[in-house]
Amino acid sequence: MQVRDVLVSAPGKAILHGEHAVVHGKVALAVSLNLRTYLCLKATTGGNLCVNLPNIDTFLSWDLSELKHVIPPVSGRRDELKLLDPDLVRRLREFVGVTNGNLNTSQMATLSFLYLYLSVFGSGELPSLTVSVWSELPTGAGLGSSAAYSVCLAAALLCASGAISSPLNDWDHTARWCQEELELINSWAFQGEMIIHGNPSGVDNAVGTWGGMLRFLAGKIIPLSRVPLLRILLTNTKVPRSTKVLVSRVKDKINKFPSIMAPVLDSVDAISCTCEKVLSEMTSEPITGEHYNALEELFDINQHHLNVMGVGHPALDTLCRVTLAKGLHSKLTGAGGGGCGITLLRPETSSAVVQATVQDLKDCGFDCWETSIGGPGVQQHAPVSVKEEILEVLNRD
Ligand SMILES: Nc1ncnc2c1ncn2[C@@H]1O[C@H](COP(=O)(O)OP(=O)(O)OP(=O)(O)O)[C@@H](O)[C@H]1O
Ligand SMILES: C[C@@](O)(CCO)CC(=O)[O-]
Ligand SMILES: [Mg+2]
Repeated sequence: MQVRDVLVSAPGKAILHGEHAVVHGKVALAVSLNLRTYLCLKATTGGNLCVNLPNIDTFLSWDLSELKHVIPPVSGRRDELKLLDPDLVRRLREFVGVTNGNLNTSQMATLSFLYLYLSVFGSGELPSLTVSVWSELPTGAGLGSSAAYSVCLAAALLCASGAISSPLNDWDHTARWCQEELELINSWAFQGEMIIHGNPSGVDNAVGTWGGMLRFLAGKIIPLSRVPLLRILLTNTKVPRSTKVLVSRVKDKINKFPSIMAPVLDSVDAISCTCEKVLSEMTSEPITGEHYNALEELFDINQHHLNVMGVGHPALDTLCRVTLAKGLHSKLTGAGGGGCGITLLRPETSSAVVQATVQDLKDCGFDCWETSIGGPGVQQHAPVSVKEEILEVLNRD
């Protein structure tokens, strides 16, 4: 079976408020970053499936005749994408050599890739192809790298199979899919996230798919079109952590102390709603210092709640302390337990203050950069629209 070559990208994300609480049915506010994951899918003729994941040092190849035996006998095209096919997951775990325990970085990425590949192509002839992925995002640091990866996989595999169109024409350098196709990409990306996260809310893959700022509640996605331009400083504490482990840690705490944790989750929900209200006011009336004071206080309160949930880390405490010494307010973003934090910069925050803060954070051993937010969701690219150094990595054998 011959498939079309595809080049796609999807953005990472920062969660302003609602991480973890969103897994338990509360509101989250999330925004895309201008840091992206790129995926290049190429049809080949060798009868192999190859995957190159240089960010995580994973380069694998399988014979298609071997892979065919992994497909469950009663596997067909599945329309219900809220649950994984347990039989396919079990067979794949055996195939990649994990029978129990938590998957490592490489196994998670491999399993989600093979799961999506076999789900998309399993009911027909398996195509010979090579998939290469390169990301500007740090892996496993709270910026939605798993979701950007899953969204790229879903878009590229569905597009290569012909299940969705190829929106790129001869005169555009980038193109986006229509709403219905984006919904399909998002639901397949959610399957990839389920393999990596265990029990994802779906907020990260929604941002990777649609981009911009979103309000997310129990699978319902509302794009926020009128939002002020926020200046955000991103800090990576470089403390490794796993979203899957942290999500299950919070769940255990909720099960152990339901009456204590329920009000905390309700309060985070109220923080997200209050933040949304403040952001909306900032677009409909003149922005004042009071708006920023409120946004900063919401960061502080939420950071305390996240510590109560057990997803803080001494490195994140250091981030909050060092930035507060410069009058700036921070919180963790994503799953916590290390990884990244966000610091709100006020319009009047001078570049001298930003530079001094960045230096102090670097002195703590952290990576730190001012970033713009609101990057577009998943896109198809013509090669000319992708930076040469990225293309070079994607095309390396
Ligand atoms: N560029 C990439 N190439 C291959 N696999 C990746 C890539 N980026 C992420 N992954 C997969 O996603 C996993 C990290 O997912 P995880 O959910 O723990 O972190 P995150 O998505 O960066 O943070 P968060 O979920 O808190 O936003 C990695 O272990 C790997 O399996
Ligand atoms: C921790 C979490 O809320 C956000 C991870 O970016 C998990 C999820 O929503 O799936
Ligand atoms: Mg993730």
